[in-house]
Amino acid sequence: MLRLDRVTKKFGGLVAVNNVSLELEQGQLAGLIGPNGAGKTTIFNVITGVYRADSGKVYFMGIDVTKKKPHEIAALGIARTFQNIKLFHRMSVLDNVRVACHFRLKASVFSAVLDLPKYAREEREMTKESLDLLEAVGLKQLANESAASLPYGYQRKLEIARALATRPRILLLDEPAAGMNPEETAELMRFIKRIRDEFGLTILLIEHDMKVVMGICEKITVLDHGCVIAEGSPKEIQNNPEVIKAYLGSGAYARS
Ligand SMILES: Nc1ncnc2c1ncn2[C@@H]1O[C@H](COP(=O)(O)OP(=O)(O)OP(=O)(O)O)[C@@H](O)[C@H]1O
Repeated sequence: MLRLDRVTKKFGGLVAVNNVSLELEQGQLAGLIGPNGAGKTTIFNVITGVYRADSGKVYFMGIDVTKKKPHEIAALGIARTFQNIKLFHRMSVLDNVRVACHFRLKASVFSAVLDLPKYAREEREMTKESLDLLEAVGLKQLANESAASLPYGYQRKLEIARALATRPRILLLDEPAAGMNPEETAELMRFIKRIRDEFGLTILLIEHDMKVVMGICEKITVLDHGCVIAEGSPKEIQNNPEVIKAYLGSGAYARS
């Protein structure tokens, strides 16, 4: 589904992502973890075309997307959420999702201005689809509230609903559990699994909350200083000395 082949991304003298190779199978729920500054978000930015890799390739369903622009990559079927939630705060919950549906609108600006039947029909369809998505994430009854008025956990779900409105094949989630309490986190874990199954998604998530990562990810890739230092099942990762060292420092060896 997704393949990174020896991707490197530098910022001046800093090698943020160093020769990283990564593969995601269709339907997989995978995790990308590592200490702060390891290069995780930079990898998301390279996959989504926000940054261009200095070397290496990114393939999505066999297509080389390394040099494609963010909107082209989104149109192919890769959607994401952000570490700091990025919603249109003053718009309603419903409009936040409708905006993302518009991304697929076929009618021209001309027909929108003249309110031609084709445009009106597409608008109605998109409103229905947006409401269906809100129902799927449990926010339908809040459709007319402003996005800013939602509790934090709901804002995260709204961001995911908006990503789903682009009808992605792959969903990249950047720290979905950040700022959530344990109850919200437990619900989020069930939610992520459910949308993976319901929407037939492949999911890659960055997460610092180990309970989330170990609880739902089938495969985990660990980065440290831009390099992949381990890859495997949650169990393999938990017991990997390189991973323990990266998280706890080299003193962890002496103590363990
Ligand atoms: N636009 C940029 N310009 C310069 N340096 C950057 C830029 N983006 C990221 N970096 C640097 O690249 C390195 C990797 O950053 P990145 O945000 O990918 O790490 P991360 O693993 O996502 O960290 P965190 O868990 O703290 O979010 C860091 O040293 C960071 O300061």
